[in-house]
Parts: sequence; structure tokens; C-alpha cells
Amino acid sequence: MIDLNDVKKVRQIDSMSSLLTTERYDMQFEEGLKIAENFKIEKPMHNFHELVILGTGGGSSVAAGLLRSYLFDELDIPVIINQGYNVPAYVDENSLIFVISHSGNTEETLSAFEQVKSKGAYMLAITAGGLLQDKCAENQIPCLIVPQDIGHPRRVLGYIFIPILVILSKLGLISDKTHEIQQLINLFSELKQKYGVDVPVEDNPAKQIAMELYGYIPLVYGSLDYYDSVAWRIKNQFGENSKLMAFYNVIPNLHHDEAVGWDMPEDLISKFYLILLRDDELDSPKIKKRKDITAEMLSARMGKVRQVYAEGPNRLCRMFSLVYLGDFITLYAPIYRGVDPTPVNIINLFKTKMAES
Ligand SMILES: O=P(O)(O)OC[C@H]1O[C@](O)(CO)[C@@H](O)[C@@H]1O
Repeated sequence: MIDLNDVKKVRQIDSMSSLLTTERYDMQFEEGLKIAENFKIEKPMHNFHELVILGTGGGSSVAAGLLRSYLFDELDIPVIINQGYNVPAYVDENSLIFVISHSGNTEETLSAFEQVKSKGAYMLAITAGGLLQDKCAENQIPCLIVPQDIGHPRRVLGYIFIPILVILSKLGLISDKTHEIQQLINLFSELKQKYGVDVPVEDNPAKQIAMELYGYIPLVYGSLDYYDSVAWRIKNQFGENSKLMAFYNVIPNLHHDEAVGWDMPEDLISKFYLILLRDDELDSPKIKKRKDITAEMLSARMGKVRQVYAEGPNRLCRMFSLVYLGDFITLYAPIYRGVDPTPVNIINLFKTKMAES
């Protein structure tokens, strides 16, 4: 096992600097805000019935999920995340469509884009380039160009999530979020002093959890109304960063079905490491009680139960405080095993196989 206090070694294994990118989320989110603020957009005359976000993968679709949760009680049209090749029948001239692909080349998103074109919907795109940029230019679709990374959209939430938020406010659909975003940028600066590479294991909960979960299957439980997508993000990051299959579910839903499975044979259930997402301010008394019972019941059954708590002065900060912790945990977990977190070999293999005739 790698000593996570050996900073030089940790950075060496993280050969594409995902930890550094994460430590610099404050700068990335600030840049995302500036880029989005400078994006000129005409307010359309449409009366939108729904917001449909076309996009997939650890960055684009998760950004859409986080947006849906964050705006749960503010945005008065439904947010639909469309990850597939096709778009549903209700997409029409009353739909607001965001096409999100950091690479600009994801085939499902491009296929859905083509289908929407003929439906008269109001379309906007966010990308770092690729075919999506070209298609937007051909079809005079407003397109916000954001910085390139090294081809790993999951690392650039600041260039994806923040612009969607700013554009929705420019379109008059939500209030201005600049203050909350500034507070989030400050929070990232604070939290990197807690989770960053230079902070030793003894004081670093992210490193501790990453080490503790070695040998277990990660399971993340979030909750409605704000922590469903945070759990989804962390589960996805276990896949892409940690090269670990992981699972997630949402309270209270899971108490009506999955929970019956807690009676599974002991040798199986003891393989799970539960990360339970908690928020002492935003969780309602009912949700809090459900989480208390969940922790109590599962501590006696699962391998380990770790409760992690949101922090920060507003909902955006509180949600992203757990996204941030999750990003660090899922980066330290593979490094502890000596595995480089950034490459996504299976995704690339899949894309190659899909391209074969
Ligand atoms: O369309 P985008 O934003 O380039 O993202 C899709 C890709 O990003 C990833 O998250 C890779 O980091 C993959 O899931 C997916 O192949």
C-alpha cells in the first residue's frame, strides 16, 4: 500500500494531476463564472415548459443532476436529464434545451442534438470544442466555449455547472447566484486545507476514508431533496477515479425497496462500506430520523458505516462540500493501491469497440 503522507509519491502516481486540479477548484469555478458572465445571450420570447439537458458522463450529466437538486424549490419547470441517443416525444418548441459535452464528441449527445434540431426548441450548448462546436456554428446555435482539460470532463464541473446556472439566470428563469458562487469559491479554498495532498492522514478525513474503504465495495446513500445527485456524483467518481464499481441510492426511496435487501447473508452485506451523506441544516426532521435509523441498523450489518456532514453558508456550498470530499476520497482510494486515478481505459476501450464496423 502507498503511504498517503508521502506527498511526492502521491503526486507521482497521480500522473495527470487530478488532485492538483481538484485542489484548484476555487480557481476553476472562478474562471467558469467569468466565462459565463461574458457570454452574451438574447432573452428568448419562449414560454418554456421544461428544461431538457442533453449530456452524459461524470461531468455533463452529473452537472445537470446537481442543478436539478440545487434548484428543486426555485425553478418552476421540470429539469430532465437526457443521457441517451434519442429524445422523448414531449420535446417541442416549448422546450429549453442545453446540449452539454465537454469534449464535444460524445456520440449519444450528438445524436440527441440532431433529433432536437428539427423540433423548433430553443437550444444552447456548452463545450470545449469538438463536433458540437462545429454543429452549433453551422446551425447558428449559441455555444459557450469553455477551456479544454486533458479530456476528462469529470474534472471540470466549474466549467460546466457554473455556466448553466449563470445562463439560467440570464434567461430570467432563476435569481442571480453570483453571491452564492463566490461563497462556494471561498469554501473550496478553505476545504483544500482539510482534504489537500499536503494535509497528513491524521488530520485528513478524505485520506482516512480512502484508506478505510480498502477491500470493501463502496455504497453511497444520499437523500431527497438535495443530496440525490451528490450521491450519484460520488458513485460515478468511484468508477472513473477509483476503478471501483460502487453503488448509490436515495433516502427515503430506498427504505421502500432496497432496504429489504439489508437482510442479505452476512458474508455478503459485510463487504459494503457505506458513506451516508448528511446535512444537519437542510435535512428535514423526517429525513434526519430516517438517516439515524439507517446508520444504526447498518452499523450492525455492513462492513463499515461512515457518516459525512455537509458544511457551508448556503445550499450550493453545502451540496458541493460533499461533492468536494467525494472527489478527494475517490482520488486517494486508487492512489493508496498504487493506481493512477485519471486514465479511463475501459471507457476508451468501449469507444474503440463501438467505432469498429
Ligand atoms: O460529453 P463529455 O462531456 O465530453 O463527457 C463524456 C465523457 O466524460 C467522461 O466522464 C470521462 O471523464 C466519460 O464518462 C464520458 O465518456
